[in-house]
Amino acid sequence: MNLLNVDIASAGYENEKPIITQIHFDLREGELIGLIGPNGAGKSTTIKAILGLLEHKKGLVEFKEGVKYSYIPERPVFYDELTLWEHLDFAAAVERIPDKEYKSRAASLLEQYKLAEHAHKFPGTYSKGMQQKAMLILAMIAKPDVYIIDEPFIGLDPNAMKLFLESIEKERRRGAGVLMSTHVLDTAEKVCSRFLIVHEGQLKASGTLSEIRQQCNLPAGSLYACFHQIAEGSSNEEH
Ligand SMILES: Nc1ncnc2c1ncn2[C@@H]1O[C@H](COP(=O)(O)OP(=O)(O)OP(=O)(O)O)[C@@H](O)[C@H]1O
Repeated sequence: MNLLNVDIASAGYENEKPIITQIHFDLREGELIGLIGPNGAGKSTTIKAILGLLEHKKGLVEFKEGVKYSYIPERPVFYDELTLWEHLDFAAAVERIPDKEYKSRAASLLEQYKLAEHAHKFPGTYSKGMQQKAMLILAMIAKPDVYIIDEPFIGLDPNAMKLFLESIEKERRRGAGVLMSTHVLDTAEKVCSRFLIVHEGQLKASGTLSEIRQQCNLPAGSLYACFHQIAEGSSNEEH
């Protein structure tokens, strides 16, 4: 079975007022799926529906049995009274990761992401990029089978972005599947294996770049051109 099957007929925040309708896709091992769409298209709502955070949902979201997933929200969330190390301790306890294994993994991630010397501070006092990096480390510590990431690039400096992409690549080689919403289309075009383009709460195109191009009738179009055509009803080949 796939890591995740999504078959959402409709979902939203209020009864009988669906924000997204007919969102169907699956996530397989080692895949990175880019969830693309203009502001307000329904990307975060799709993610919330997958995570079971919406009361008003019709349809089915099915994770493969025993699959562990990590969610990285758009805006970092931390406990006010815990340092980053304490957050990591907490995550390790919840995930029942053996002490020695988790400590060496945490130390190596903190070193890579240049947060080692800040690990005993409260993440609430970090810069935006540092907070984003802390969220990534917390997600990775559990070695999940699936990552669900809502716009990871905000606030990351170029080195952190490269590091993040390398980490995701490594996780994919291990077999993890990733669903990532983003507005950074040139990066998404390079790194994602498949795309979901959502507009006005509906899935307007999905598949590999060449499948998306076919669906948009833009045989040589960039991801941006396809996105633009769907969002604005026209293509812009200059991008
Ligand atoms: N908590 C909420 N209650 C009611 N409506 C909401 C809520 N959150 C989002 N919406 C509405 O759902 C629609 C889709 O929003 P969503 O956050 O899913 O868009 P998005 O594609 O993630 O946008 P962005 O790129 O701006 O993050 C919008 O019209 C928004 O106003």
